[in-house]
Amino acid sequence: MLPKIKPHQTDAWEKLERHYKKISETHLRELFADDPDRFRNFSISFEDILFDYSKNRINAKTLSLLIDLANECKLPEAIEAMFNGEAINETEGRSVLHTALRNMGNEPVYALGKNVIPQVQQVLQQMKQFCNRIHSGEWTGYTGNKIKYIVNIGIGGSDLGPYMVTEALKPYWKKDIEVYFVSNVDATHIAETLRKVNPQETLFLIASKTFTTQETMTNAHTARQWFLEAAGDESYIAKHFVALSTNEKEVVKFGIDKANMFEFWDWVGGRYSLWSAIGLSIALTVGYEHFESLLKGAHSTDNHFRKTPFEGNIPVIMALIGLWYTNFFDSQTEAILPYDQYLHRFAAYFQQGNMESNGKSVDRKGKNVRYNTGPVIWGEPGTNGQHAFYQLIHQGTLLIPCDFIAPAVSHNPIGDHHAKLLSNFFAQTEALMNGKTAEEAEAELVKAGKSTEEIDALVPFKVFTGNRPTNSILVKKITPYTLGQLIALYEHKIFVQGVIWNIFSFDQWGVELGKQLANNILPELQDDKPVSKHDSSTNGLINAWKKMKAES
Ligand SMILES: O=P(O)(O)OC[C@H]1O[C@](O)(CO)[C@@H](O)[C@@H]1O
Repeated sequence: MLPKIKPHQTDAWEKLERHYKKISETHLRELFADDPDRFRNFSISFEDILFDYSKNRINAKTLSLLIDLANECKLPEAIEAMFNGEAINETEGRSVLHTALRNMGNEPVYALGKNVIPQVQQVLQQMKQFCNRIHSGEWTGYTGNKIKYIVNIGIGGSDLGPYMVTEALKPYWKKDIEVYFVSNVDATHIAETLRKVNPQETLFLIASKTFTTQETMTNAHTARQWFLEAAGDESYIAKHFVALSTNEKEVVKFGIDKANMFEFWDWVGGRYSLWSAIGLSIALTVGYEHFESLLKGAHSTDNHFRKTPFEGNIPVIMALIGLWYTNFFDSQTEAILPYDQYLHRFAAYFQQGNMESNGKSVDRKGKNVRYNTGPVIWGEPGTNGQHAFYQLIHQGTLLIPCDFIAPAVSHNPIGDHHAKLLSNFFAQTEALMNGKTAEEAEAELVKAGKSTEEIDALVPFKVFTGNRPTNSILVKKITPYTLGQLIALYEHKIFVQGVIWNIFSFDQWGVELGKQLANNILPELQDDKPVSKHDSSTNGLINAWKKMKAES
């Protein structure tokens, strides 16, 4: 059980409110001027990762009060409760043990009294053997051809993680494997994918924790039909369809042999499942040994998170700083900005990670919370983002804390690309921090030979207030291991925030209503009769659609 402490009723929260009044107007320029050792004092090295959080609107006092808040909210106990497999997902009565999936030791880990490590290791073995059979060519398609195409059919946590990771690890891809991800129920997604593959050489991974998700089952049935149209014989399905799921009954009902099912368990949340059998597309694409390195990297972060005092604990500090802005500066959004094209799905992945976990407004006692919880998460790789939305981050009215992530070494060391990329990475956080004063703007205009009138007119538009907070995460190189570390850092950040906000981070009841209503509406779309049982807007839209469809 997690403690049920209202964060805004703690001593630390009250002190933070008072502290906020004192420090909120202080400019980052001043904070740096006052402390020549600020970078050293506000950065943490963890193996090949450097986390610099010095460009945040905090001082030592802020940090110590935030750590007091974490302690008052019993974060240490909550961390142990998660790692020890207590049923901290209370609304579903489940343990939360994605950490056990990457626990490379042999020590037992219990989910509601049962040691899960033997089953974890057994599925890893199954995945390893399967990868070997596919890669060696021992496993062939129905015509005897090697498998060349992997198509993962899944959505949400059964798609975003493997998709993000396979993209991030493109330099490690097996030469003769191509991977595709189909998630959207929009037929375009599966249709466009099927155009790129052939039935003889394609392996479909039907990835669904529940094996009942409408989008995934619809796409899976379409793929099955497409396959059977070519193969002709249902017995060939066994060579081309495998399931990644917790639901054996539904898997068998779909027509996939039990032997071709890679199991995981209800104590793995969908958005935390890339470490489980859901990661099979990763292992098939980059090789099992790289998948194992990914797990090892995440495990090293788990140890860091569990054992490091909060002052030097990266996910805890990330979480506390985020919370500082969300709850005291009332900022509503955070950007994740990787300066690595391979990480182009990283922000999208943590959109689900954060927003499905901490997008809650009811506390652990079922009462409405009186403070902000999870922020809106978004982002795009640098430098593309710079030419799209950074204007607002630099000069807009919103305060948007940003995480800048970059590898020190590129997988593609061509010319001076990487130096140019990193010059932008360094420059942006410097610019966001320092801004540009009216005097500086004026001096520039004078130098450019502008008249006094022009200078007066232009200066207000050329001023950057600065004082816009950023974290910088510099990773030596994006490898399977460091990527595993990085993902786990963000996972634990989400956990810490959920604990302090006194919400349940591992359920997602908020996605249910839309699903229910779509299921109600679907039968109404099967005929031409006008509908009238909804509100006027929904009726109007459905009837307009029916008319357009009839006219087309
Ligand atoms: O793996 P499943 O059961 O198909 O679920 C897919 C996704 O649907 C959700 O339940 C809701 O969107 C996510 O939490 C989950 O990742």
